[in-house]
Order: sequence, then structure tokens, then C-alpha cells
Amino acid sequence: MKSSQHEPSISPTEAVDIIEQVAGTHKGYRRAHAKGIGFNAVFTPNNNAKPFTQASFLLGNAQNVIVRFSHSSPIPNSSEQLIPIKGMAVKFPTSDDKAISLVMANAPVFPTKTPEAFVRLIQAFGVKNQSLKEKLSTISDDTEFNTVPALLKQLKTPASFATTRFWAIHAYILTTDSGERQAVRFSFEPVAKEDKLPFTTKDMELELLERMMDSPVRFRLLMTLAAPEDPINDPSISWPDNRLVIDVGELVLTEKREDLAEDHLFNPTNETPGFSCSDDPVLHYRSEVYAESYRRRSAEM
Ligand code: HEM
Repeated sequence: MKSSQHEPSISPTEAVDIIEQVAGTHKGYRRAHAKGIGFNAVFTPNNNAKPFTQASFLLGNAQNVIVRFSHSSPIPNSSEQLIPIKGMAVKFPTSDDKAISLVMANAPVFPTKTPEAFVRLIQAFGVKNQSLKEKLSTISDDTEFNTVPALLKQLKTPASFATTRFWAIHAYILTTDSGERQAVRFSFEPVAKEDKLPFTTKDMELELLERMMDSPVRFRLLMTLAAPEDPINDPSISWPDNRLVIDVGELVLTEKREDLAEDHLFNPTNETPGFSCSDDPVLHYRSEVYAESYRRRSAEM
């Protein structure tokens, strides 16, 4: 565990065991965000990030990237309409084999400050034969879950991946050649705004493919700059709305990947000169959880 400040009481391997206990084992699938669709895409930086970083993926020429959109459930055939949390993962190439990945959700904040609280939340929501009200009452005494009921109320299943904003949630640290540091949070904002589906299907993957036949699907990569007083190690706290947001480039989907990016691991903790992880314990925990999930699903293929 790289984060120096936090030693979780539930190990990443135990976390994957717990997800399997709650959701079952679905051989060959990711242990979360099991169902999804992969695309090739092009990311074109506009060099607005240059004053803040030397990170190559945010600067220079257009580059080929891999994108995977997903439904968050660990159960591959669960109803996508009943699962409001969706994911978008983008893998940028780098000169070494540690591709930078932004692995995002359609929410600006995470429900908990620590990874083990999130795992306990999975356990609480996974209890069988209990209504949502009963599940909420079992977590209501725990101050770690104060924000959860309000977050749940705001959740709404999106109509389309192409009109959804995705946030990387954790802070990352950008550095310049001369060593200046700036904490930022990334998000991808859709260029398409219309919510009403012009298409016939309720299947979000098909909807995306139909949309692409009509016009290109684009997202802007936005970077929100932290002020010195903003917390950079707590993904459950949002930064004030008046923070400077910089548009650093555009992503355009080009084609569906035949492999759907199924075999890919998107690791949100890879670093490159000019771009590093903050001390957020949830971010660092994800690295080992994803590696464990990847080990299990690869062995089952
Ligand atoms: C302790 C916290 C978390 C746990 C235990 C967890 C668990 C997992 C697991 C087991 C996977 C499957 C990985 C694989 O097999 O490749 C996964 C994928 C994913 N998670 Fe998380 N996750 C956590 C936090 C987050 C956060 C904060 C976000 C959003 C910012 C997020 C978004 C995603 C997405 C989009 C994927 C799919 C990536 C892909 O397409 O390959 N997760 N998560």
C-alpha cells in the first residue's frame, strides 16, 4: 500500500472476497463494473495544461487512447436501468508500460472517506431480503455514512453514456519541470447535452453505437484546480464550485473495439513525470483491489 497515512483493516484481497460473497462469482468478469463496452478513441490536448505539468499525456499531439464505459454492478447481466452508477475508464499511452488511466464514475464525490468504510457499505447493501429502508437504518448510526442517504437521493440512471459527465474523484498532483505543484481533479464533460434519446433503444451500449453512426461522440477533459485549503486526500468532500476549471483537451470515440477492452486493466494509480497520485487512501487501495480482480478474472478466461 503506497499511501503512507492509512493501513486498512480489510485487505484488498478480502475486499474482493466480500464483493464475491455479496454478488456471486461471475467467471471471467471484472469483480465490479462487469458489463461494459470498449472503444478506440483519440485524445487531442490543447496545451492549456502546460503551465502546470510536464506530463506527456496532457501535452503535445493527438494520441490514441482506449475507453471503456461500464455499469457498476459486479453482476454482468443485472438490469442497467436499476444501476445508476456508471463508469468511464480512459487509458492514455506513455513511453513506459505504465499507461496512465483515469477511472471515473458519474458522481463528483465518493460515498466514503476510507476504503474499508466503502467495503462495509457493500456488505450492508448486500444483505439479502432487506428493504432499502432497512439497509439505510443499519448504517444510520455510523458517522462514516452520513452523506450516503443524500447521495443516494441524487442518483439517477443516465439515459446515455454520451451525455454523462464522469469524474475521476481523487486528487492528482501535477508538477512542472521547475518543481511547482498543483493538486487537481479531472473530469470528462460530454459535448452532447441532449438528454432525450433520439434513438429507439434503452440499451446504453447500443445507444452509443447508434449515436456514433449519426455524429462523433466527444468529451472535453476538464481539470479543476485545488486552492491550498481544499482537502486532497478525502474523496468524499467536494471542492467549492468557484474553483478554476481548465479545459485541457478533447476526446473523440472512433470505433468499437472488437475485444471490448475486456482484457485490459485500468490502473488509476500509475504515475508519469509531472503527474502523481495524491495521498487519498481510497485511490491507493484501488490499485491492489483492481490487480486482485484482474488476477482472478484472467485465471478464469
Ligand atoms: C474502495 C473503493 C473501490 C473498490 C473496492 C472498487 C472495486 C472495483 C473492482 C473490483 C473493479 C474491477 C477491476 C478489474 O477487474 O479490472 C472496479 C472497476 C471499476 N471501478 Fe472501482 N472500486 C473502488 C473505487 C472506485 C472509485 C472511487 C471509482 C470512480 C472514481 C471507481 C470506478 C470504477 C470503474 C469505472 C471501474 C471499471 C474500470 C474498467 O472499465 O476496467 N471505483 N472497481
